[in-house]
Order: sequence, then C-alpha cells, then structure tokens
Amino acid sequence: TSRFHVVTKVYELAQPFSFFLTKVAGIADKYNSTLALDIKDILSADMGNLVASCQFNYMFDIPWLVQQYPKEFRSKPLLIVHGEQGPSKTTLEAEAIDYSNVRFCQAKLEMLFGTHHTKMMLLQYDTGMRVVIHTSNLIKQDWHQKTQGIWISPLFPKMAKPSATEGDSTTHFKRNLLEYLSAYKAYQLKDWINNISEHDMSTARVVIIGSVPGRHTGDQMKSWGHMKLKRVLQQHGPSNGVVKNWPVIGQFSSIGSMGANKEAWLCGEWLQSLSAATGGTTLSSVPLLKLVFPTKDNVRCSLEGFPAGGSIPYSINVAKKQMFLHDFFHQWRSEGQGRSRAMPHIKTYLRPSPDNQKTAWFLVTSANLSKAAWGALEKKGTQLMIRSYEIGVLFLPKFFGGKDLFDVSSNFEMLKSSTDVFPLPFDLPLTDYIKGKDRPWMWDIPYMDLPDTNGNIWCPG
Ligand SMILES: O=C(O)c1c[nH]c2c(-c3ccccc3)cccc2c1=O
Repeated sequence: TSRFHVVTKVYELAQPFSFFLTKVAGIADKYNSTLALDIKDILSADMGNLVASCQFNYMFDIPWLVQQYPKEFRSKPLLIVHGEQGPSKTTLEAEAIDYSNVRFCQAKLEMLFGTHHTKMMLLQYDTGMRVVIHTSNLIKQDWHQKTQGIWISPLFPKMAKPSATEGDSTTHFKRNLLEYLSAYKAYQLKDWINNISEHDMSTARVVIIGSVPGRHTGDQMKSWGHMKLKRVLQQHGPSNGVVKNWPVIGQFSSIGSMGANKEAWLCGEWLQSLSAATGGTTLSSVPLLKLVFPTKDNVRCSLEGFPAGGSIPYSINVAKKQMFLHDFFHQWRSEGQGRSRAMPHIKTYLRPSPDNQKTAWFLVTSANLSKAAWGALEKKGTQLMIRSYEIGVLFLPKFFGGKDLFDVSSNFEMLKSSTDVFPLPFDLPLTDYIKGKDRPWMWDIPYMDLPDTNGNIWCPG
C-alpha cells in the first residue's frame, strides 16, 4: 500500500488544495502536468485498489465510463445516481444491459425544471475510500478540450468502530456529506451512507456546499445553496473590514432567468450571500460583482470551435429578458494555464483582492448562475426554494493553516514552483468584453459571418 501513499503524497505535495483541472488535448504538455488529471488518473490503481464505486452525474455514456476504469476494476459494483425520468431513464438503463455490475439510483426531482447536476465519485478501496467532487459529465467530450475542475479527497481510512458522528473534520465534511446523501431518501444509497459512516474523514479541509430540491425552512434553510455559503462565510470567512471593497467573481457555463433587474435576485439575496463575511457586512457598500462568461468569439476560436457552445446552453430567449446581466460579463481567458481556448464547463466563485494577488475564499461547484441551483428566498425570506441537486467544495484559508487569505495565480510557471499558491483556472485581472463587438455566447442562434477553428459556421435548430 506504500504505492498509494506515495501517489497521494505526490498529489498533496503538488499542492495542499488537491484542486486540479482536467487534462486538455492539443495544448502544450507542460499545461497538462501534475496540476491536471484525466478521468483515467482518478480511477487508476495508483489511487487505491478499487472495490466499488458510485458515480453521481447529469450525463452518462455507460460503455465509455466503464472503459475509463482499469480493466481489473471494470466488473466491480458501480452505482449510477442520475435524474432521468420515464423514457430517458429506460434508455439510460438499457445502456448498461451488458454490465451486470452496474446498478441505478434515480434521484427524485419533484420540483419542475429541477436537474441532477451533482458530479461526484465515491470510490471504495480495500484500504479506505475517497470522495471526488468535480464538474465534468461522464461523457468523452467533457474530458477532451474543456476547462473542468476536480477536487480529490485524501484517502479516508476505515475506522475500528463505525460512527456517523465520530471521524469528522473541523469543516463538518462527513456530517454534511451524510446529510446530502440522506436527502435523496433513496434505498439504493443506504449501503454507501453506512460505508461513509465507517470512515475517518477528519483530514478533509474543504466545506461542502450542496443543494437539494425542496422548500427549505428553519435550520434547513441555511444548510443548502447560497444560504449555506452565507452562513459559512459569516462563521469562518474573511473579516468584513478586510474584504468590504473586494469584488465577488462568478464564473459559470450556463445561466438561468434572473428576473427583470439586478435587484430581483442577483444583487439582492445572491450577492448578499456571496459577499458575507465575519463581523457582519455593512449593508451600505454593495460589493462589486464581476462575472465570467464566454463571448461568441471565445467559443468560435476555441479548440472545439462552435460545438464547444453545445455545452454552454445560454438561450437567446432567456438572454433578451436580462440584458442588465451582460454589463457584468468578462471574457474567458486562461493564458497562464494554457486554457484560453479550452472552453469553461467548470463553475467557480471567489472573492479576490483588488490587486489580484489574494483571495478570501474559492468555491468550485456544479452550480451555474441560476435560482434553480442556488435557491430563491420565498415567504419574506423564511424559506429557500431550490429545484436542483448540486454539490461543490469551498476552500477557506482558515482550514489551510489558519491563514487569513490564499495567495492566488493562474500562471503555470508560478504554480509549478510553489506549493501553497491557490491554482486559479482563469487569469486575473479579468478581460472586459470589447464594447460594441463582443456578445455573450448563445447556443440557439446562428453564427454565419466568420468560420470557427474547424472552418465551420453554427446553424442550430
Ligand atoms: O450539468 C451539466 O453539466 C449540463 C446540464 N445541462 C446541459 C444542457 C441542457 C440545457 C437545457 C436543457 C437540458 C440540458 C445542454 C448542454 C450541456 C449541459 C450540461 O453540461
């Protein structure tokens, strides 16, 4: 088993955050080194001798997924947690007809327009287990030429005496993971819930930020979505005095309907939660908000060309109702990580310093900029309505050596040589949209004036 410790040692040495991007085909090798992983790296025997696994996701290609496991692991029990209903559920289950080791768990979606976005792997080894929280669908194209994020847990050893309350970390990782899984109320998850309670997760240093569908009231209201993030930032975040003039950055690959103006939700409840801090937030100063969303030309000139936009589903019918939103937008640019042309499917949120050298926190999550994912307050703020399943991990300096702030950089050379600079997926400062030229990418309108990387035009519908 020394091999596994060596491997995890290498990963942990690479950086204490255990936050990686996916490998990108077609960029210089140096950008795909220790800080980047492929799905085969995550599932490799170097990470542990797999006994069983559970894959939470939105899109699946079952035959492709099975092929990503080392051949000696391809017949181990594999539970697929999805949100498909009716005919598409039947189609998904038919894909696994040849794999007797594959089982399914359908996440209940009783809220209209809800989706099972959560992307998580539970990996059980003979020596313990790992949790992986990431942003990629389980289809080949999501791991080929996009910018995606991955957090890999340390190896959590089995405890002598199983306990749902013992073996937790200062960030309540184990309790939050069990709460999240219990919210499915699915009998197929019972064994995994018991399994998790038997493991010591005290080495987990991230905070889980999850969303589960429902109208959450009372204490539950602060257990999910943007209200969970708000509570954690109020308890363990930066002091208000330090960050009050710092911007909040949101970066995502899809956008829901925000309502008629920025006060309705975006700069109202959502920004109030993301700008939360210890020592209370002075309501007077509404914090700066900056958003990162690819332009039409970012997509056109990307490695995949216009087809990258097939995974950036911003509809013109939603966009035209919220032109105010586009004033916050900045381009996707990742020169430091060699990923300016690897379109983002990652979703990240952070609170960087005005000089772009620090951040007060960093969140990588499945949650796009939508009320469905983050929740919307109802009944005079007494309940939080969430439509979808989401999960992400929050990095707080307090839990990484008791610092106040993280040093940050997206510069590969810098990241390669230092161990405690937080690796940003995109460049700071952000790059503005070019006035009068740049438009947000929208996936359901034609673009026929200029060819993409492959010489093609885009004619949806
Ligand atoms: O969870 C994820 O990652 C994703 C979720 N929905 C996607 C869609 C879509 C858009 C409207 C209705 C249904 C599906 C399209 C293309 C990529 C995604 C996607 O990547």
